[in-house]
Amino acid sequence: MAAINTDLSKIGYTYEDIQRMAQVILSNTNLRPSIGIICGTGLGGIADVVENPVTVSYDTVPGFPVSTVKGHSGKFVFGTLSGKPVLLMMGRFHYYEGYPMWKVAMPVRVMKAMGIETLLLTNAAGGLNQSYKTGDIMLLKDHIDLPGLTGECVLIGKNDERQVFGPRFLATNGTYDSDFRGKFLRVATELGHGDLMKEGIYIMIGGPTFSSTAEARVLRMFGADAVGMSTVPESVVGRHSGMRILGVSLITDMVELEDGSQFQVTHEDVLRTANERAQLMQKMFLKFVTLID
Ligand SMILES: O=P(O)(O)O[C@@H]1C[C@H](O)[C@@H](CO)O1
Ligand SMILES: Nc1nc2[nH]cnc2c(=O)[nH]1
Repeated sequence: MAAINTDLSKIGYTYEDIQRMAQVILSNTNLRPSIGIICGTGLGGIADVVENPVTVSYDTVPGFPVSTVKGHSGKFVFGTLSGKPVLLMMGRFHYYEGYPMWKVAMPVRVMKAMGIETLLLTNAAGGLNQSYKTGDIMLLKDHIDLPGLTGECVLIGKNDERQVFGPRFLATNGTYDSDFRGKFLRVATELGHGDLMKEGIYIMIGGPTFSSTAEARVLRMFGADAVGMSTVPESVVGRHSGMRILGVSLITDMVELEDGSQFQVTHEDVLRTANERAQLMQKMFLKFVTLID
């Protein structure tokens, strides 16, 4: 077997690298899930309700990046949710960690190579739409790829049209599955939490700075309902490789649009809200996965 190139930052990944990483990960389990979940900051609690979990730490996979952000533990969890095989990524990679954009979303390629066809993405986000409240849950109906629009699209670079890669030019309208959104809303309503649910537009910023007030007003003027620092590269790569996608933002804090606010959001605020909503998110995902064909 050819040695894997561990310095992917220099050369990008190849089809063979992706396949090798997938094989290394799959060698830990006989489970072959078609549902993958990427857990956002502080949202890894879903793993607590996975039955018969098998954990694979990222650092056992040659060439795989390491998680550096609090609230992202850096491991895969295989198991079942409500009896359905799933694969969780507890820890995603962010552009602000210093990873090039292609590396941020590379795990989605690996997931596809492992057989994942349905991608459920969660994140912690700041509310820009002033009718939202901290603790609300927004389903992504669309996104704004601010880094992508300014020259840092995740698909920049070599394109290989074999199996886990897709076309050179990709349409990204309709990325978020409307049937999934309808089902998730139904689940939330049945659990008695329909009042928390929103459908809106997520805008990705590079981070790690939270937006200034003037920037936040621009993001809102662009039409975004929530702002965060992830998810879009993963959605685009998921779309590129033909996956069905659900995006769920937990509104961890409200972004002030008026000058003079004394509130300055911190990562601890984000983690606190995520922790407060952990059990509800678990319940929602337990029920939602039963509705996936
Ligand atoms: O991984 P996500 O997008 O959930 O993480 C959010 C955005 C930043 O990484 C961090 C800010 O507290 O939380
Ligand atoms: N205000 C704000 N809150 C967040 N929570 C998670 N990401 C963000 C962000 O980018 N801005």
